Amino acid sequence: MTWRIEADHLTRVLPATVPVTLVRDVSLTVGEREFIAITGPSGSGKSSLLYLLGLLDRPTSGTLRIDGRDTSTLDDRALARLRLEMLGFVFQFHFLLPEFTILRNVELPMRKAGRLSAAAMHDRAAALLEELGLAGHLDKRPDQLSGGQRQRVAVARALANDPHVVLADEPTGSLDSKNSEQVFQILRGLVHKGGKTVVAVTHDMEFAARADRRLHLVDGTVMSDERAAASPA
Ligand SMILES: Nc1ncnc2c1ncn2[C@@H]1O[C@H](COP(=O)(O)OP(=O)(O)OP(=O)(O)O)[C@@H](O)[C@H]1O
Repeated sequence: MTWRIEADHLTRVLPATVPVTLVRDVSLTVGEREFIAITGPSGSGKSSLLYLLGLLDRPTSGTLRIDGRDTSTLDDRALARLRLEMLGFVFQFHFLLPEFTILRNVELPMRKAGRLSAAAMHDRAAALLEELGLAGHLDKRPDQLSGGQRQRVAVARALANDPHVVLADEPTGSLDSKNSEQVFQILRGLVHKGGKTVVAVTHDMEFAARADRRLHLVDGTVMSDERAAASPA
């Protein structure tokens, strides 16, 4: 199945006495198998744009289409369903639930989607965690893991419902260079081996330089949108 996310003149203004424009007139298309880094100075609207693309926020004006469907016509419930089925999220701070084992944390999005039996959810969560090198840790709680391990759990959780797109906000922002490299390679593998699309907001220039496409934002606007000449396999 092919899909596309199309942003057409997206603008997001925060209403206030002096309104703040977070995202200004952004038009772009995100397609299959893309590895995109969103860069830009602090406060340039990177996270705000990611939240719009991830259906976590709604634009003030402009349209966001997914598979040709205008998302402004969807109510919150339909948006939540689309998000659950199509998108996975990884944040700088993992937001794992501290009281649950990592296995349970990865099962949670599957429970929400309500498609699989308990046994199938367990097996899928275990398989994802094993693929990410966490086989021996399934019954541990997040605070028993290192920062790099926790971020890999967050990636496993993002993949739980087999999304088309993984949206990541500073996925390596709280990691040392070794763990950053590992998370980068995992995200790149999701695209080049797994056929997914990854859109990552990053301040990490080494990360951005090795993405296949770079969107550079300034003051909420896309200043440049460049693609690498050839994507390494
Ligand atoms: N809830 C809010 N209230 C007021 N201002 C906000 C709010 N959320 C974001 N902003 C402002 O909107 C602008 C864009 O924020 P955003 O977080 O999208 O930028 P960013 O490029 O991701 O920044 P950073 O790299 O520092 O994370 C910033 O100037 C920020 O201060």
